[in-house]
Amino acid sequence: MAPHTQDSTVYLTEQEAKRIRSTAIERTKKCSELGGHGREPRDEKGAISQATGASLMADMGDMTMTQAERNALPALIVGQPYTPCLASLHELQPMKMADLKIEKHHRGHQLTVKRVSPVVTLSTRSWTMVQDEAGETERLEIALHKTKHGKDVLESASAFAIKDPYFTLTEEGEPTLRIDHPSDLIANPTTKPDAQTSPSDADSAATEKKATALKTKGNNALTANNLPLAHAHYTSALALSPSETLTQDLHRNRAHVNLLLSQYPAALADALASLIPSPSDPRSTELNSKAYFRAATAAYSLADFTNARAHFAKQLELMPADKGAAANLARTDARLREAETGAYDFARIKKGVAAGRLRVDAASFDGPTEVKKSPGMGNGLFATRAVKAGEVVMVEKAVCVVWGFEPEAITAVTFDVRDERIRVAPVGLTKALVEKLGKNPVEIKRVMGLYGDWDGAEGKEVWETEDGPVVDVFRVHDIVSRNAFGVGDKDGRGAGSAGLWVRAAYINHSCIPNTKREFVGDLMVIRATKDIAAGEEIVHSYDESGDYETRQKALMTTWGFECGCALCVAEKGDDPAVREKRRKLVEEADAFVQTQGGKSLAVTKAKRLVKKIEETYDEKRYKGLPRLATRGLQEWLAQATAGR
Ligand SMILES: C[S@@+](CC[C@H](N)C(=O)[O-])C[C@H]1O[C@@H](n2cnc3c(N)ncnc32)[C@H](O)[C@@H]1O
Repeated sequence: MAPHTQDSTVYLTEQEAKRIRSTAIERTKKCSELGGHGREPRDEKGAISQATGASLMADMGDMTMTQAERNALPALIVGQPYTPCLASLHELQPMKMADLKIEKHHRGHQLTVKRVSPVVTLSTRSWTMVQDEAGETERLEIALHKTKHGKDVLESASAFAIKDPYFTLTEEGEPTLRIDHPSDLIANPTTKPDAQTSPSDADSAATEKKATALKTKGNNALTANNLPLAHAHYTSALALSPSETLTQDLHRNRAHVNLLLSQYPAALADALASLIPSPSDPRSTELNSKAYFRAATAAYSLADFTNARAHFAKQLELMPADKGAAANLARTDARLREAETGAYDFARIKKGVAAGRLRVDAASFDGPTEVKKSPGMGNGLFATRAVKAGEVVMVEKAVCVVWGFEPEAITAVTFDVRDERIRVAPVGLTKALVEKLGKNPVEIKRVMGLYGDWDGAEGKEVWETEDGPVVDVFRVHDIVSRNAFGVGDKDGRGAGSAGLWVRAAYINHSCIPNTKREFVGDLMVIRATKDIAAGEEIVHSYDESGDYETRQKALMTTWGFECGCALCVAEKGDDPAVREKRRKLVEEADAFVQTQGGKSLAVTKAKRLVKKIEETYDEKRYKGLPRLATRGLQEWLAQATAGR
């Protein structure tokens, strides 16, 4: 991830880095030594009291922590990817805990367990003790993706089915069942009712009564704001296949709950399934207008403004006096205009951002761009027509963004076992994105199309099973690492804010860019900084450091490539002594910029410094290339002399 400012720079002590590295290496070694060994049975009482004690300690932990401990970043070991289970639960063979083998993915199997201890909630994982039907007890851990709808998944239920159980070791070397992919754990698994039986009249009446009772329970749960429970009741009622009217009511209610849970495709499908087909039905006007409103809101949230418009228009047709529907239609038209023409009311958007509405109400504009192969760089974004300097090339709303001030903004130190590098990663963004994709499977394919080091299940593109969406968290982690951007902490966003913009992620880096990225809330605006010819690749700078070594190091560590642009070639050819002299002058220049106001004496000194830095560049080799090291001073000079 490219930091927007220096705010995500984290300095690890040599000792901390060593500890993280050796923990990871030790664990990998132990896993391979014990790999394939059978599981040692646990003492039930001891296991439960271990979890109870740890849970108490974790709860008290925050109170007893020192400031340094509180500020310390959590450490995560990454880089041992495996695919999530791609089968539905009913296709998997039941297994017992007694048959678990260490460091093994028990593919094709499922393990049914119940929770028998409190849950230990830590910043990047949570764990508990579970028991299978034979009464065997084992530790169950969820790494990072431990919450759903704001609740700890392990705490949200007492019974679970684990798909393709993975039995491994914790970082401390303790055996554990481990869940990395949220879709590998099913809370409160249910057996589906047999759809083949044709009910008698008496059965139908009983079914209707049962479904009505479940609907009431769902409504009560909704009133109590227990959305997952309301959803579960409506779903159970629908599974009974009650009368047409009741089915429509249940879909309409569940559409509302799905909207509140941000499950937009499901909300859209439910809203449309709730429509009463006959206009002569006296309830149809009011209820269908409600259904169209829900369908339109879901489509709008999915940025499907064409469908949103159609549904708001239907709502207005049924209720012509509804001012809200008219306003929503106008709002949707504004989004369609933005997407079509790129004409944004930035003053309105900036006003909203200043008032704290950082996730802005705006559409994305692809502009005159197309994704194409870029030799040596994978894919890239190209101009489909000539673009003038200063023109907006494209605008994109983030598929997911986490602001630094939000509790979700977890930054962690990761140790990647593939290249043994330590990085600082926006794991909060990965977590939020996995949760968002889990609710909106239509987005999964678009995000998974991005470049990452791990491309998952050998080309098998399974995004959904009968149990719900499947999101490969390792792919998301790698995609975030190579495609997310830091946003900086302006507008009260908080340090460590980061997001993912899917189309803009196709833009490659150049140290001599032709565009610049700006952020307005969660909108990324790509503006041309020079004229761009039709067919030319659009490039921006992932790292703007003027110093060659600093820039190359950042590009290699974060993005995994060595830049071969003309400027880097020229800088690489510099005598190291000249580079060092330039670096020292830049330090002097930075200190100068920090301490000076716009005084005229300072302007003379700044100009002298610019000249000195320019002298470190070889005229011939740098012909036509920018002198990045002078940039800070040039910007200062431009401000200091503005209006003179
Ligand atoms: C944000 S993605 C850019 C789009 C990417 N090329 C793709 O195929 O989707 C960043 C990745 O693109 C590649 N990349 C970007 N700029 C590059 C450059 N100047 N030279 C070599 N590789 C580059 C690197 O693999 C980097 O990790």
